[in-house]
Amino acid sequence: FYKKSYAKRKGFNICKTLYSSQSNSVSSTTTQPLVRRSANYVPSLWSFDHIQSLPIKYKGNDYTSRRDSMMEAVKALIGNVRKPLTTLELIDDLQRLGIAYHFRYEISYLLEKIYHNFYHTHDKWNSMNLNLKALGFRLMRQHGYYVTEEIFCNFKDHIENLKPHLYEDMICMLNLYEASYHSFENESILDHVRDFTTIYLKDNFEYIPENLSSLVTHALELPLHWRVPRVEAIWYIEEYEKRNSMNPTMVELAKLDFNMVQAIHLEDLKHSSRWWRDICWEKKLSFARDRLVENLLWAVGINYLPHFSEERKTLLTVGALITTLDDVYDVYGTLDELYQFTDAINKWDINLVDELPDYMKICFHGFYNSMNHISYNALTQTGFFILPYLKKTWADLCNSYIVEVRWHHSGHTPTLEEYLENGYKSVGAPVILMHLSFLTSIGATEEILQGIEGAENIVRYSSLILRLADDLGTSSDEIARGDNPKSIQCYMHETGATEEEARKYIELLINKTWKKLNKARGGAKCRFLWEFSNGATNLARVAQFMYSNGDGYGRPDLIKSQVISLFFNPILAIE
Ligand SMILES: CC(C)=CCC/C(C)=C/COP(=O)(O)OP(=O)(O)O
Ligand SMILES: [Mg+2]
Repeated sequence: FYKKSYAKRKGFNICKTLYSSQSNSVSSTTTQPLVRRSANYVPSLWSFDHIQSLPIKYKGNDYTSRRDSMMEAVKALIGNVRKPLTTLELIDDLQRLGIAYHFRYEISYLLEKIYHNFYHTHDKWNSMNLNLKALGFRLMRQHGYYVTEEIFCNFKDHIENLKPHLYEDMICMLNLYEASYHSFENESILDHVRDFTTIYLKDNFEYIPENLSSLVTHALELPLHWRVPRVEAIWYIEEYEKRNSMNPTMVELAKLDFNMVQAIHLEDLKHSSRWWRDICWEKKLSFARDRLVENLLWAVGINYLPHFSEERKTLLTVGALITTLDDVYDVYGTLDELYQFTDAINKWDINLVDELPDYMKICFHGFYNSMNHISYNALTQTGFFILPYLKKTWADLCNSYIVEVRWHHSGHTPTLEEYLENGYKSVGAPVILMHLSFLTSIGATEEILQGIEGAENIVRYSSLILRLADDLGTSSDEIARGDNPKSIQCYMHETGATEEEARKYIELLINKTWKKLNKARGGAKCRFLWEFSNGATNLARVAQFMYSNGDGYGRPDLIKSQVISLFFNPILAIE
């Protein structure tokens, strides 16, 4: 597999150097100049000095006590709601405002009660209106309760009399639409619900009450289930505030909490940016993407909660390492170097990089030290020796990279299936998720290990969505710089489809994969799997966000305004 003769057999012009000690683009000992590729990635938009100079305001006891008193007021509000629909609407608002985590126990208690009173069996279905069914269905599935799609079996009978100009009727339509995205494969009633509501909302848009139009536009652009919670909170706080029925305390709490949590994210970033400066890759491996701030978006997207700060920093490190390795393999490394590097990773042997160019030694050492550091911290804090798991997942990643390198050098275009079987690994998500599985709040080793086994499908589907979304967003740039074929090209090559048809097909696959992920999440019965699957689902959501308008990761200007509002600008000055 790693035979050096491979490239020669294939007749490719690989590096014939004896590995000069320089990592320059032209080696002094080659018989011919070694021209390395460049992806011409733009430099980071955010310098070290700039990041370190950003002010952190929303920190300290004054803000904490103000937040505590508002939380008490909201708890009282939650305690006073009686009707199931009002209760579910309140829970939905708290979630979208990003503050539900403060009321976890209250919300769990209420959902449990409502589930058993209304959704558990058929008995109450006749007494429930369609809106209550739709909103409850979404929230129940989101929280791991199983509600059958049969609850919507005669949904068409109920919607015949709905009027597009009535607020209540269109909220019902919107809730039905959002519910349909929690479907599993082969749930045909939900497929009908989705098709019907999508067409209905689009066709009747001009008649919809004005105060609903932005909510409907937002939903049609992307369903709530596919949105990154933290990004959604920014949008929803503004939206909710405009509503006549809004609760001022909830608005104020959401804003203050957003700013206080943002301050924690900024501290995470400052810390990681010192790590990034110290590892020196920005200078020593300058061909690779420097995307620390955009990495924060992956990490915050996966879990934005304050208590996850240490873990987020680990994810930031992991994301930066994956990104650099990806560029070593995709862009800069020669075939021989990459085989040796992969061998060193598989054998976890630092001696095996002795002969490699400096850039690879630096890369390997930096990576190796980081893994030992992460493993050491886990060992001292939880008593669990995670290095064997980390070794395995990183070796799997590098082995998947080398498969792509081989395809690239041999000019092989795989079938879509062959490509994706490797591509869901080469996108790096299984590595992120392996690290994440050791970063949940579960302290019991046994529970984690059992959970990891049960999480296989969750990892697979979340990673696949990341791969497919990445390919949809990045393939134009990749083709232009001569990268190997990705999903779109593989499908075109295999079926003779046009690029447009191939893109449609990949979108369809994303849809299907979401349904599989929903099902796999639904089976997440233990605490570990539940917590883990939320992070894994968020990873898929960040991917769709990151690549929605092109390669937001490769071209960070595409997501610059969102980065600023997520991490640098407080929502508004609350004095
Ligand atoms: C989940 C995280 C944090 C991933 C890190 C970002 C990353 C390597 C994206 C893929 O880059 P790419 O578009 O160049 O990927 P590929 O070369 O595999 O297509
Ligand atoms: Mg790449």
